[in-house]
Amino acid sequence: MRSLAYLNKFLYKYRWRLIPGVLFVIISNIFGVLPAKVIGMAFDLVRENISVYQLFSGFDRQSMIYSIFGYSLLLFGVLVLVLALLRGLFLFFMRQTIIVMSRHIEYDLKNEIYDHYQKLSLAFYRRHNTGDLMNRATEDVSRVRMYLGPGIMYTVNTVILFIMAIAIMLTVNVRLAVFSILPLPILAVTIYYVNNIINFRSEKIQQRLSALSSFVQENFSGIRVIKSYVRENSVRESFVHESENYKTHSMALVKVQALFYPTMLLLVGLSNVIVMYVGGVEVMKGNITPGNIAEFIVYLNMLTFPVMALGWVTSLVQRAAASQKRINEFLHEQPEIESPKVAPHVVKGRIHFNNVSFTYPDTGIKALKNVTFTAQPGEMIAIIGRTGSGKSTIANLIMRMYDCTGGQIDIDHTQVQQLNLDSYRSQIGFVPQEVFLFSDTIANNIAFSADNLDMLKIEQAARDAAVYNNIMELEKGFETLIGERGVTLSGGQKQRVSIARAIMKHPQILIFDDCLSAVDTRTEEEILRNLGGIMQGKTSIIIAHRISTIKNADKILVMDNGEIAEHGTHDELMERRQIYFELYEKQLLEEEENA
Ligand SMILES: Nc1ncnc2c1ncn2[C@@H]1O[C@H](COP(=O)(O)OP(=O)(O)OP(=O)(O)O)[C@@H](O)[C@H]1O
Repeated sequence: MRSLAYLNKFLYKYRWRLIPGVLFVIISNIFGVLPAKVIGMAFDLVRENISVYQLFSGFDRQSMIYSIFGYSLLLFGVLVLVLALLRGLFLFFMRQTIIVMSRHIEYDLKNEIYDHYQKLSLAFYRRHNTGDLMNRATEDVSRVRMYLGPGIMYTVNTVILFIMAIAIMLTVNVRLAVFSILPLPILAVTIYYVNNIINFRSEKIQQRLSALSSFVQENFSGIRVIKSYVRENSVRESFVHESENYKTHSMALVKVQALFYPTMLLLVGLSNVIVMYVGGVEVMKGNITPGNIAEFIVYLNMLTFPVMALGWVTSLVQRAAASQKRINEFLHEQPEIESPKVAPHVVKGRIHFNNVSFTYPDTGIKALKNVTFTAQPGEMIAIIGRTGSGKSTIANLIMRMYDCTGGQIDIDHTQVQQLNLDSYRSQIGFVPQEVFLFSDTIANNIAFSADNLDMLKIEQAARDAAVYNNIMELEKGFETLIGERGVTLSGGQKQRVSIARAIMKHPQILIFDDCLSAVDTRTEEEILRNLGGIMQGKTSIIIAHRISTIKNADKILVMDNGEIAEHGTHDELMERRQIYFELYEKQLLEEEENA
């Protein structure tokens, strides 16, 4: 429950909606309680008038009494109607203040979570899956809103109505009041427990539904693999199994719900019977009038819904507290990588790794061991090596996605941790190993780092990345929409759009993480030639598997098991006749075999 205290700052922020909201609840309840009194009086009036009417049986006056009686009943009716209308009006105001407040807080909270997510480091995103992140910002926030809106509204409403109705009931007749209120706690407790069962089962259904949607999503994404391995039938069977699971859970919920409502009605009906019986006895004793029974029945039915709401609100608050706890877990998470508050620095491009070691925080994998090298502005440094040898890790450390666990990384003689991070990263063009394109136009994807579209620059970047002609062949050219994973583009085209995106920034440091793997050697040469021009005086780090990609680099680092096993130019490394030479020979052989 303590986790909900986090929301108090929002309640304070929107206090000028909350306070009038509570006032409207009070006023609407006054108009809610008054009709019961009027109905009670009307009831007694009918009873008395019937006796008077019978007294004048056979006299002319009887019809006069009849019309006076009818007229006063009509007045009572109109009064009840007016009170109901006034109540409705204030209920409207109550919702307009409290529920609207909850929507404002929901909006603020979502923005706060999203803002915080953006600040968190890459390691955080490795630890938590996207579904979980999304759930906390959507589903959990919705549950919290239920506490802030209906939760607060119904609680205030119930408390005020109870105080008013019970006070009036006690003044009329204590015995009848006690008997009518007696079944209500049973009703509240039953609803609380049944609600918990319903919530538990609903959550199970939700889980099954997520499993079902993930299953469908994955299978449609991988439809090519399913079809080529002729696994349609087996996938369909798995789908049937998942659906069956979902159905079973849904049935279990329906069963509880089917029992729930009739039980509630039974309990409410029982309360009415008790009031009528005990009330009847009291009338016979002369303690109350029959009008009082009618009045009590109205009170009782008025209290039934708030009592039911009480049980519902209790479990709703519990769920909100659990959700807020999950939200707080993420909101209290501190970003591992934080930028010092220093002025932006214009990067010249010198990168110096001094005895750098790095262990991944969650897996404990030692990805780099005592790595030392220097890249001067204007140089092209190539990194080659077996898979898992630590190449991408070097790129991650240059980008300061992680901080090294040993040694030091300097950029232009300043420790990377002391640079203004936003300014530093904005001067790096990074092309990741796994291409990611947004579901947007090609132009917007290339111009991702810019705030506005400059078509000339976009076209030039596409030309430099050797993808211009491919784009122009498409019907809508740069305006072609591409899906999340660029469905209309080939793997090589996607890689080149991703390269254009990095070039478009005119970066001081360019990092290619194995992003030419799906590009043919001729196109690769063209891109590298273009880069030679663009990156003059700037630093390029090219990670690759093919020697053809890197043989013209100023310096080549050969990585092996997290260490630099060899370094030098292509010619120097060939002369050494060690790992690089072996790799070269092997690739030459493969090329000859493929030719
Ligand atoms: N985010 C991560 N969390 C934990 N361990 C990681 C992470 N990324 C990489 N590793 C591990 O660190 C080691 C080095 O990985 P890295 O990605 O740097 O290799 P690589 O040389 O780029 O490989 P490849 O050529 O296959 O891309 C590997 O053992 C890998 O399993």
